[in-house]
Amino acid sequence: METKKMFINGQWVEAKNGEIRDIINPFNQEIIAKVSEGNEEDTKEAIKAARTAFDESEWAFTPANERGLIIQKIASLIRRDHEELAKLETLDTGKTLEESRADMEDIANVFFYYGGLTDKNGGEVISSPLPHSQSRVVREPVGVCGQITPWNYPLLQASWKLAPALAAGNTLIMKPSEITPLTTIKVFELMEEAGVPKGVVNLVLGKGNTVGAELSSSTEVDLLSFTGGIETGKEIMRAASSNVKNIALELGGKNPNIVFADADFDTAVDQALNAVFFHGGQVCSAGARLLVEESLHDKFIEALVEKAKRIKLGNGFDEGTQSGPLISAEHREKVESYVEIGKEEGATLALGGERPKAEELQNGFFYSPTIFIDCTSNMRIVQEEVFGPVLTVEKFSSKEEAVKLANDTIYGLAGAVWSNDITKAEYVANRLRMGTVWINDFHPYFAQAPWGGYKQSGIGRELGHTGLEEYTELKHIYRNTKPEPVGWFK
Ligand SMILES: NC(=O)c1ccc[n+]([C@@H]2O[C@H](COP(=O)([O-])OP(=O)(O)OC[C@H]3O[C@@H](n4cnc5c(N)ncnc54)[C@H](O)[C@@H]3O)[C@@H](O)[C@H]2O)c1
Ligand SMILES: C[N+](C)(C)CC=O
Repeated sequence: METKKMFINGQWVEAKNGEIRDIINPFNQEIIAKVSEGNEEDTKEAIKAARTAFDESEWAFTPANERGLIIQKIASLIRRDHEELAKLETLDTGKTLEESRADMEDIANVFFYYGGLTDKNGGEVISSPLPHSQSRVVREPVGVCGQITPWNYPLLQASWKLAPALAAGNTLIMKPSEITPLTTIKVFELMEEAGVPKGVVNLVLGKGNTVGAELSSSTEVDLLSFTGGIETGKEIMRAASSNVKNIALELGGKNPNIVFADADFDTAVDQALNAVFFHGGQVCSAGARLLVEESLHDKFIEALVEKAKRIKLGNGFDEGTQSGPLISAEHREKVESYVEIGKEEGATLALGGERPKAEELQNGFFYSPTIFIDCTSNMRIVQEEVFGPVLTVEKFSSKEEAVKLANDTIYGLAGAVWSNDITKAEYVANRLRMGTVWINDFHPYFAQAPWGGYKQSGIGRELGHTGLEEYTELKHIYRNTKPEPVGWFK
């Protein structure tokens, strides 16, 4: 099996220390690839390449529409290789092929969107209050960007960083999750094919505490954009203080899904399932915290449990599989430990709470859909991100109580409200302290709208025009059109 390499300064290179990592299929634990495992030395070299490309090449001054054409070429190449990329993502993450195909469509759309936005970000003319002057604000690239991504949506999260960083004229070093690097490696091949100049995009593979830590602490990196867990985010903030670098953080969530008794019953049940169990609950915005109006509670839970029992776990490549395995043995143990915590805290198991017994699932990291009822807001199982197929259910009896419970969290990524009374739904939506609120829906996100979190779910916004602005610095340029002595110091 040929070892996949890193991309530094326009060259495909092995790790300096020759280390190699096996990449594992979480469905059956087979080795699907071998990749170079870089460390701090490789990262320093990549940072130097990105620094030189930013400071000494013309990339940042390339006409914006030309950069836009390159980004749109990348989008077209992603569309061309859509099926290959989707299969790689399913092999690497275990998610269903249908999900991976949808991800690849979204990813191509992100590149098309930012390719189109590139030359529409020129800045503004200011009405100067001073005579004989011209005043303008321009948006310039931040410089060298470090980008660190997680394993749950490997290429999707990478695309939200790569496309806007290039659009704004930055150079970058990307570090994907060490356990799911395959689609990111492939997209670096496509960026090379699309003609991105040497040194502008660099890929270093390896662990968080080596490659990631070097990117976060380096004084040669101007911006660090991170998607991942809250504790890693805090560590990155500390490391980024080395040179007061710009940071963008997309962290976790414990997202409330609020169902009123007047919601459309069948739709709300179906979508509550999808909200939490899609991709085995390994979604930052998973609706892992269900809040149901008291009068509806028992009927809703009965229907939910019935449907959740029938979720078909299996190989992401098989027709009919609705959910794949969890990403790793270690992650499944974390989920299991949370289920034990829930039981100890007094929550009642209405479904699951164990590994599935089917013979064909025994080599994968599967965990059964799990539902806890009788939950209260002070429980750790309700407050902390499990990042697996575990739902907690609480009751409420008024819209005010629903809002209070939903906001009782350190997180603020996303939430949803279900009701046919639009005034009530709007009341709730306007009071949720979250970056995204869905009314009578769950999960939609797209390139045109910002994504990110309130509170400890992060700093900044990806996607939309704000996602591009994150990769720019603002500069005010003031010109005196009739310079003459001030005469202050006679
Ligand atoms: N807000 C969002 O849009 C969003 C999207 C996807 C995932 N997430 C979050 O990501 C988390 C799951 O992903 P994960 O388990 O890969 O997260 P993680 O924090 O363990 O790892 C994320 C990335 O950070 C790297 N890393 C680890 N330690 C580091 C360090 N000390 N310095 C620098 N980098 C380091 C990892 O190698 C990986 O590439 C969940 O909390 C989920 O909610 C958030
Ligand atoms: C942001 N999203 C929903 C695509 C992935 C979160 O894990």
